[in-house]
Amino acid sequence: MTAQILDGKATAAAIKSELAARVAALKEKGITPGLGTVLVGDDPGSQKYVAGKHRDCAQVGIASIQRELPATATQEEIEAVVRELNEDPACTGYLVQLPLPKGIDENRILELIDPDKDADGLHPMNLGRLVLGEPAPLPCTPNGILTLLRRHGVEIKGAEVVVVGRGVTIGRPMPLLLTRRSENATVTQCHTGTRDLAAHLRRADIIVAAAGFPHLVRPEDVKPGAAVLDVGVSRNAEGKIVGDVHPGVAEVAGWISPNPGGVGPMTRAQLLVNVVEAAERSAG
Ligand SMILES: Nc1nc(=O)c2c([nH]1)NC[C@@H]1CN(c3ccc(C(=O)N[C@@H](CCC(=O)O)C(=O)O)cc3)C=[N+]21
Repeated sequence: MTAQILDGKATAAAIKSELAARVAALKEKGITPGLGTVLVGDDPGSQKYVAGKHRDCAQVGIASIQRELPATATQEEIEAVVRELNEDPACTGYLVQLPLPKGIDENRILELIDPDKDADGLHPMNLGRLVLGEPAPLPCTPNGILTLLRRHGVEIKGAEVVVVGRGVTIGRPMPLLLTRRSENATVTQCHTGTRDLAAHLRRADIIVAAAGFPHLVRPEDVKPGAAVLDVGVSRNAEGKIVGDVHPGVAEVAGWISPNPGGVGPMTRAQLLVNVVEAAERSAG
């Protein structure tokens, strides 16, 4: 068997063209959505990701607001930029690119973001709203994964889903989305304390591999026909992306998300969705 591709690049392109129409409608009402990014330091990976987000914005007609600080920026200096974006009416949503330099209290910065402008959907208020079942911007990667599955017709309702990882951006919120009544999946969350990962993986209809451990999910541990989402981003000695899923899984799985070209572009598309929805809410 050779798995069908969960094509994140093409799906993200379709979402962006839908968003372009919504942005045009907002502009007719005199509202231009604007995405802000706060980039601290000069990590080439972070610079590349942020540049990609602004390229996406240009494609759909969202304005870009870019704030850059040196790696030596203090807690107070970063907080001042966050306060400024909270006040800036041109900025309808923004994010602070993670990770922040050592010595910076990341959580304190994230909590300072106006929850109504939280493009990542990771503000404690919005994670709380998600738990309570109230409308909120959704975490981009988990929501991107759901959208990718839905648009390829992969059944989520009733599925046994194994999420590997418990990081704040993906592993922790992913089960919150999957267990909503609208999704109705059954979720097992695995992590470094899991005794027998393979035993859990073998039962899964859907695997979300977000551990950041190269080739953690191996072909012999995947149920034939399962959908496998490769979220991990590690880099080998040549700087090439190495995912959490072993390439041999493509011979066993029914669906697989390539990496790159799978979950990454979907994350960026959902970020734009959050910005447009925030602007639509402010339009009333
Ligand atoms: N506040 C915050 N929000 C984030 O959403 C956030 C962050 N900080 N810090 C870093 C991670 C990483 N991340 C990616 C998004 C898209 C791709 C992406 O589009 N990747 C391309 C390939 C890019 C390449 O070749 O390097 C792909 O998968 O096809 C990758 C990684 C968002 N993050």
